[in-house]
Amino acid sequence: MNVEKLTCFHFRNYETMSFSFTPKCIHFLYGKNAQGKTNLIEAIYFLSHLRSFRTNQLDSMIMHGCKEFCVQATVESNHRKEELKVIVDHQKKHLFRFQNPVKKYSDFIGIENAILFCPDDLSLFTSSPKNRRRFIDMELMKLSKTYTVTLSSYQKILKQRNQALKQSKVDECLVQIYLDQMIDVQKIIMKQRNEFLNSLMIKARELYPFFSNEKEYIDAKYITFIDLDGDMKEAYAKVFEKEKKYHQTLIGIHRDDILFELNGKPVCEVASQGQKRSFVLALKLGLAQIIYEKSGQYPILLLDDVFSELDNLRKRQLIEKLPNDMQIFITTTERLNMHWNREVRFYDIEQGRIKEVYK
Ligand SMILES: Nc1ncnc2c1ncn2[C@@H]1O[C@H](COP(=O)(O)OP(=O)(O)OP(=O)(O)O)[C@@H](O)[C@H]1O
Repeated sequence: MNVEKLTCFHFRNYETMSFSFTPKCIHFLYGKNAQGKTNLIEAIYFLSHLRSFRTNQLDSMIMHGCKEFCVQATVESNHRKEELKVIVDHQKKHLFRFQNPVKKYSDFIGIENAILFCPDDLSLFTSSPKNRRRFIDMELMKLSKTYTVTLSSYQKILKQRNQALKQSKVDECLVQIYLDQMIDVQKIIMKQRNEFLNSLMIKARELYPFFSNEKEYIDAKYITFIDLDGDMKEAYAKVFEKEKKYHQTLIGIHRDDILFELNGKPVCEVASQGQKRSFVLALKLGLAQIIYEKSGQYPILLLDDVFSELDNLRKRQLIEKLPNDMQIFITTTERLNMHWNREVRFYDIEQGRIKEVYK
């Protein structure tokens, strides 16, 4: 998959920008601090996920003093062109495919499939379970439309059940009906999350040694309070009094977590920054392999500020590990004077403007 052309209008510090990129090529986006390198990557990411990796506030992406932004791309996917456009105004997203409005997010997310690695990703191990669930959910949503639909129906039922638990006199019968519905949906989601995590870890374990000099074993476990093969109703019966007291559903896939381990110990407790980076890189590239096997094409890879902490040997090792068919964008503040054994292009980014630099 490749972004062939990207257009930004009033997006962050890009007033109007339209630029064509080369398929299957590494694009080095060079610039001093605060010039718009990450903003450009954010625009590509936004078209893929319909959210930013930096903020939950849609408004903060609108250029200061403006009322809306637009991000548009021509994407090549399995030799077919896609025209994608998102306009954001008044906290709302308007989606278009070939200029036709798209109503459902599930019909848009993942058409342009991008994977990001950024320094903040290291917090995957230390941040809240919500972020780890989101990591899995976002990727599954891009891979499977059914997952998106199932997850959103779970969220709808969960909302209704919580609403029922909030009443001064709880209608236990109604709460039970919602629970029965939740259990069925939950089984499907848990199964898909588990399968996805297992296949991701198989790939990540193969890749990890390329980024780490040590012989280490990485693993990930899906943590849930519910036994998928056991009696789910019994698990809920045990916490029902507590649920009435706290007016909310206390167990379920909305509370599950993933425990990442290094040599059998939680990553958050034992891993160095370098080990965490190697782990995340292995996860992200493992993900790219899974996407390739499922769709026959690699996703677009966005590497934000990855190079700053790597020596030249590691930089080379990382680049050599990246599939030749993959279109890649790498932000950097240093001009790289190295020989690469594949097609690379260099761009200068300055105050929201981009220009290609010919060597
Ligand atoms: N909504 C906005 N409107 C206008 N400018 C914005 C907006 N949001 C951010 N900016 C500007 O964008 C610039 C930051 O761009 P970006 O985060 O892409 O930097 P960068 O080139 O990646 O820098 P670094 O190397 O420091 O990470 C800053 O100058 C910031 O003030």
